[in-house]
Formats: sequence, structure tokens, C-alpha cells
Amino acid sequence: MKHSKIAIIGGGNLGAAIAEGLLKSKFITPDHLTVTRRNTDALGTLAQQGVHTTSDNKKAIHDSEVIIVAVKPYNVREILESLKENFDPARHIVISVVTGVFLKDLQGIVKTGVPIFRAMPNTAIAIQESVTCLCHQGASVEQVSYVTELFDQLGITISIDEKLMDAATVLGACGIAYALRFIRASTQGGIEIGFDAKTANLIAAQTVKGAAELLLKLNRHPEEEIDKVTTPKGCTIVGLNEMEHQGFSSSLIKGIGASYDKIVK
Ligand SMILES: NC(=O)C1=CN([C@@H]2O[C@H](COP(=O)(O)OP(=O)(O)OC[C@H]3O[C@@H](n4cnc5c(N)ncnc54)[C@H](OP(=O)(O)O)[C@@H]3O)[C@@H](O)[C@H]2O)C=CC1
Ligand SMILES: O=C(O)[C@@H]1CCC=N1
Repeated sequence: MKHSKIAIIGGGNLGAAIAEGLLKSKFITPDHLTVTRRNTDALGTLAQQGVHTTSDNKKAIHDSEVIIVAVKPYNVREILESLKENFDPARHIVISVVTGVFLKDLQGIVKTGVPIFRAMPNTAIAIQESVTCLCHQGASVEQVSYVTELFDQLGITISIDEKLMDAATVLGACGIAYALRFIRASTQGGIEIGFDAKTANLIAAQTVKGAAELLLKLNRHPEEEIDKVTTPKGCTIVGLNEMEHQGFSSSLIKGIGASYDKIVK
């Protein structure tokens, strides 16, 4: 599988981000990668790097072994059904990043016998900083190892039960938006207390990066690190408690629940 060619069907926000990450990681050379969408003009940046860009999904599948499906959930059935005869179970594997579409449903749409993976990355995959949750059906040990290695190049990979895929979508994929809104709100607060927008944004973003690295690199619990910042009678605890009085943690937990309900209900 090592030198397989990859096709990304649906080079939108996530599909193009996966392509960018794959190129940056050098997991694949541009001439081994094809990205499709109907409006190919929007794939100019990838085309300039030597990636094949086309609106011809059938040719993309014919020319590749690994097919990453990154179209909208409401398009996926129609698109894959129109391509059913182009899949070869002896040659292809399919990796779907489509939200809320189960392995058993994909198995029913794609030709019988084609190994199928569901992957849930986030847009930080463009800079090899995704967390990608993965599950699969009908794949060999070699195929699982290949797909895991692919996403390992693009951040970290976690193998999960499919029943947790919707939760992975909310926490990991939607989570990028939630983290960015935190940074945006911090920036707005930072402007109110004196910084220009650019400097406030830099301080807020690097602070979030540093906080995350304390957990990831030192394996610490968040409260342990919070305790180190909250000086008795100091300004941190006053700010933090006011945020909690205004529903800070509660609003995040409720938002994550609402997002999850939107997928599963
Ligand atoms: N955005 C994110 O952060 C994440 C998204 N996902 C999932 O990934 C999938 C893609 O999401 P996202 O990238 O945001 O959506 P986009 O709408 O940005 O991308 C989907 C792309 O599919 C293309 N497309 C539509 N029809 C066809 C077709 N017949 N053949 C080839 N390409 C086609 C569209 O381009 P055109 O109209 O030019 O054809 C579009 O660029 C969704 O299922 C989403 O749930 C999962 C995790 C994170
Ligand atoms: O908002 C959405 O539906 C998709 C799924 C994960 C990120 N974006």
C-alpha cells in the first residue's frame, strides 16, 4: 500500500485541508494525489503545487487506490451511487470523513467488498495538527496500518468504536470552531483593556497553544495548572469566577450537547 495513489472526492474546506497536510507531510508526492470538485477553479493552489485537479470523479478513482470521500452528508449517497461500478474491491479502499454516515450505510452504497474507513479529522489537518478518530470495516491489517500511518503524519490518530464517531465529530472537528471562538472573545477582551487587535490575537492564540501543550507535553490535569495561576485574592480567580457566574463551563458543555443532538437526532 505504501506508494498508493490517493484521490480526494470533494476538495472543499476539509478535503483541501487534507490535501495540504498530505503534501506538507510528504506522505505523498503531488503527482500521486488527485482532488476533485465541480468548480475546479477553486483548487488552483493545489494545482499550482502539481496536484491533479479535476471534476471527473470516475477518472480520479480509476487513477488511484485510496479514495477519500469529503463531500457533504446530503450529497454522499447520490455521488457514491453514481460511482459504484468504478470501485474495485481488490484494488480500492474508501476513507469517508462525512459526518453522521455509518459504515454499514457506506458499505451499502459502495461496491460490496471494498474496505471502508470512517475518519474524523479537523481542519488543523492542513498543518499536520489534527486529531483524527478512526474506525473501519472489512479492512486488512496492512490497510489499517496504512490508513493509521497516513493520519499519523497529519497529527495524532485515535482508534475508536464507531458508536463514538458522532462524539468525536463534536469534540474534535467542531471543537476547532469552539476553540477559535474562545480566542476571538479573548482578543475582543484584550482590545478593551488596551491592546491593538493584532497583538491581542497573538497573545490569546499563543496562550491557548501554551495551555494545550502543558496538558499534552506534561500530561497534566487542567485544574492542576489552573491552581498554579490563581493567586489567592489575585486577579485570575476573580476573572475566572466571574466567567463561571456568567455560565462559562456550563455554556461549553451545553453547546457540545446541542451539537451532538444535532447529529444524532
Ligand atoms: N469542515 C470541517 O471542519 C469538517 C467537515 N467534515 C465533513 O467533511 C465533509 C466535507 O465538509 P466541508 O469540506 O466542510 O464541505 P465543503 O462544502 O467545503 O466541501 C465539499 C466539497 O464537495 C464538492 N462537491 C460537491 N459535489 C461534488 C461532486 N459531485 N464531485 C466532487 N466534488 C463535489 C464541493 O465543491 P463543488 O461545489 O465545486 O463541487 C465542495 O467543495 C462533510 O461531510 C463534513 O461533515 C468532517 C470534519 C470536519
Ligand atoms: O458543522 C458540521 O456539520 C461539520 C461537521 C464537523 C465540522 N463541520
